[in-house]
This record gives sequence, structure tokens and C-alpha cells, in this order.
Amino acid sequence: MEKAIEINNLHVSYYGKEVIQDISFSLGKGKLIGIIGPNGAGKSTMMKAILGLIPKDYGEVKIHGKEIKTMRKNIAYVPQRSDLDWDFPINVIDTVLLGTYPQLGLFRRPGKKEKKWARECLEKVGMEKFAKHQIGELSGGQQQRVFLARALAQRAEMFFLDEPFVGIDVASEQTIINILKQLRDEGKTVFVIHHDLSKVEDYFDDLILINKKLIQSGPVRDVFQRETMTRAYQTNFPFMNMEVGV
Ligand SMILES: Nc1ncnc2c1ncn2[C@@H]1O[C@H](COP(=O)(O)OP(=O)(O)OP(=O)(O)O)[C@@H](O)[C@H]1O
Repeated sequence: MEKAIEINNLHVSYYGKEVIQDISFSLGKGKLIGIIGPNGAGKSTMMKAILGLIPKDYGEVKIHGKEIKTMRKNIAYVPQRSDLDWDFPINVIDTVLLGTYPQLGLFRRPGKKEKKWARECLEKVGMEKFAKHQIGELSGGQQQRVFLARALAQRAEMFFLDEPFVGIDVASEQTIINILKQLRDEGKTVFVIHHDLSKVEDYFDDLILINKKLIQSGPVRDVFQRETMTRAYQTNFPFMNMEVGV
């Protein structure tokens, strides 16, 4: 199977304190992949280091067998909502249009074609009626849909989302997971940092389970087991059945 991602020996620290230790894994293309682990396990840090948004101490990251810097246009990233400045004065359609910039190149501005595409992306997430609204006026779920539309506008091959379901309504969560599953069905690879363990088996094909170190990666059935979960969360998961998951 062709590899979407290969990580070797990844180490990351903040101010000399190591928060990611010796993480290595590789996973195939066309999967919906959950990144799980307890609070402070280093999930966001690992995602940012993979994307080259923060420096790593050492380690190797390959996306489709290539260095990340040659793959940027093909990668869409949706940060945690709490990482963004929601007072920034920009409306919904212009936010989505930003997604078309990487494909446009340096000196071209979005034209009719890009604007039409941005509208289509907004329709996919059910937010077309809000095109002219300021981004800061929207609910959490609506903001998350708009950021997914921006990622769709990028026509990326790979998507990285940091906790897209935190603090949003049920309908938005359903819309977003359906779109992510559709992207996977089209052969794209989608990574999602995720908290709600009750949804893991329904949402994901593969899991990356970490707590500073890699606990295990691979198909959900193999990773989402009492022994591995107990090791990662350092608490007992008595409700989990060893044979059939939860
Ligand atoms: N900018 C930063 N400067 C210093 N320490 C940081 C920084 N960002 C995160 N940390 C620390 O690094 C560790 C890993 O944090 P990270 O946010 O990556 O974990 P996480 O698994 O995403 O957590 P959560 O599930 O709570 O969002 C934590 O101990 C955190 O306090």
C-alpha cells in the first residue's frame, strides 16, 4: 500500500522539555485517521511538528514519500478554534477564498472561477446563506464548517484537523464527519485530533494513540483495545471488551 505518511524518530520539546519522544509510524493513503490520547499527550504538538509549523528536535517526516516543504499546497490544516483570532475582520466567503490562494501562486488574485468554487465549497458545508457574515458572528459549529470549506477550497490531498468537534452542535458535527468520510472515499487522507472516545469506532479507519510516546498505530480494531487504551490513559477501561472493542 502506498504510504500517506511516514514518521521516524520524532522528538519535539518546548523550552528544553521534551513533549514528543521518539514517535515513529507509517500509515497508508485514503484513510480517515484519528489521533487520540489523554490531555497534554502532545497531539497538537505532534500535528504542528509534522506540518513544520513548529520546529522538531530531530526526526524524519515524509508525506507521500516527500519532504513536507514540497507538499504544502497539497495539505490543508484546520487549527483548533481556540488558536484563532475570531475578532479578525473578515467575512465568510473571503475566509473560504483564502483556501484558493496556495493553488493560485504568488501574484494572481482569485477571479470568477475561484469565487464560484469557494461558493460551492460553502454550499457543501451548508453555510451559503452566511457568505457575507463576519466570521466572528458565527456559532462555534458554523465557524468550524467555514474552516472546513476553506480547507475544501484548497483542493488538498491531505487534511489535518485539530479537534474539529469540540464545542460544536450535533448537526455541525454530523455535517463535518460526513464530508470527512466523503473525502476519504475519494482517496484523500484525513487526520483528526479527537477526544470523544465513544465515536472512535464509528468515525475512524485507523488510529494513532499517543501519550508523549507512540502507544500504538494501525486499524481501529487493533489499537482501540483495553490494554493499549489503559496504557495510554493510565486509567482502567473496564467497559472495554478485549475481543470486540467497546
Ligand atoms: N507553546 C507551548 N509552550 C510550552 N509548552 C507547551 C506549548 N504548547 C503545548 N505545551 C505543552 O506541551 C504538552 C503537550 O501539549 P499539546 O497541546 O500538544 O497536547 P494535546 O495532547 O494536544 O492536549 P489537549 O488534548 O489537552 O489539547 C503539554 O504539557 C502542554 O502544556
